[in-house]
Amino acid sequence: MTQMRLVVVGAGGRMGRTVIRAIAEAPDLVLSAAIDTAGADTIGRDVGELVGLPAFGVPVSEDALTAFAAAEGVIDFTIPQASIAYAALAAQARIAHVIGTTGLTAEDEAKIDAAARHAPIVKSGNMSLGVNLLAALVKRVARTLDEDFDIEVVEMHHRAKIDAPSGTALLLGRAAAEGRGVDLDTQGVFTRHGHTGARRPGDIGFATLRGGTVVGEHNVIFAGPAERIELAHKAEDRGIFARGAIAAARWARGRKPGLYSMADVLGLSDI
Ligand SMILES: NC(=O)C1=CN([C@@H]2O[C@H](COP(=O)(O)OP(=O)(O)OC[C@H]3O[C@@H](n4cnc5c(N)ncnc54)[C@H](OP(=O)(O)O)[C@@H]3O)[C@@H](O)[C@H]2O)C=CC1
Ligand SMILES: O=C(O)C1=N[C@H](C(=O)O)C[C@H](O)C1
Repeated sequence: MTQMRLVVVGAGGRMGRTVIRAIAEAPDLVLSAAIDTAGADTIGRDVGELVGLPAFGVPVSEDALTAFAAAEGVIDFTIPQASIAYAALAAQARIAHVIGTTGLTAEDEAKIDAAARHAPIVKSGNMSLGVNLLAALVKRVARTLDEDFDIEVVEMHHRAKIDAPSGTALLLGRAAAEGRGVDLDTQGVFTRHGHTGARRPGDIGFATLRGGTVVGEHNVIFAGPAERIELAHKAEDRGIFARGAIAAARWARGRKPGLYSMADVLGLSDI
C-alpha cells in the first residue's frame, strides 16, 4: 500500500507538534500539509523547524481546503469551533478525520454527526490505549456494583487546559453511567460548593484539578460501605495520544462514512 498522506491541523499546538513528530517516525505515513490558525506566527515556517527536526520542505499553511483535497486523512487537536469547520471540509473532500479536540457542546456534536454521513470520523476524548481500556473496565465494574457504591471521577491536568471536566473524565463518566444503566445527563454532578446537602444516591460526581505541567491523570472511585475500588490512568507523555490518533487514521483509511470511537479502532467495543 502507498504511504498515507496526512494533514495535521493545529500544527503549532502541544498536540499538533507531537503528532507531526510521530508521523515523521512512521515509514508508512507522509505529512502532506500542516495547518495552523490564519495569521499565526507559525505560518510559512518549515514544519521540521517548528518541531525541532531537520527541514521537511513543508511550510505551515492556512489553506486547509487545498491541503485536504490532496490528502487521505486529517488529524485534529484544536478547538471546538475549528474542529467543526474541519469536519465539514473533510466531509467535502471525503477524507478520514481524527478528532481529539475536547470541550464540544451538544450542538457541536450534532454538526460532527452530520459530517460523518459523508466521511469516516474517529472522535474520542482520549486517544490512548490505556484510557480506552480503563473505560471498558469502568463500565464492567459499574455493571457489577449497585448504588451502594458511589462513583466519583477525579482528573488533573496542566495549567493551560481550557475545558473542564476533561474529555476523558466525561468518557469515563459515560462508561460508568452506561455500565450502571443510568443517564449521565441526569446523574452527573459537575460542581459542589457551599451547603450542598448529602450526596444523592446514584449520582456520578466529577472533580477537576488544574496545575503545573501534568499531562493528564484520571481516577474513577467506587466508594462503598467500608471499602473503595479505584481505577486510575496516568499519562506521562503526549506521545500516547499521538500514537492513538495515528492508529485511528490508519484504521479509518478507505472506511465507509460514519462516526467511530477509539473503542472501535482498538476492538474494545464488545468488552
Ligand atoms: N483526545 C485526546 O487524546 C487528547 C485531546 N486533547 C485535546 O486537544 C485539544 C488541543 O490540545 P493542545 O494541543 O494541548 O492545545 P494547544 O492550545 O496547544 O493547541 C491547539 C492548537 O490549535 C490551533 N488552532 C486554533 N484554531 C485553529 C484553526 N482554526 N485552525 C488551525 N489551528 C487552530 C491553536 O493555534 P493558536 O493558539 O494560534 O490559536 C493551537 O496551536 C484540546 O481540546 C485538548 O483537550 C489533548 C490531548 C489528548
Ligand atoms: O488538554 C489536554 O492536555 C488533554 N485533554 C484530553 C482531555 O480533555 O481529556 C486528553 C488528555 O487527558 C490531555
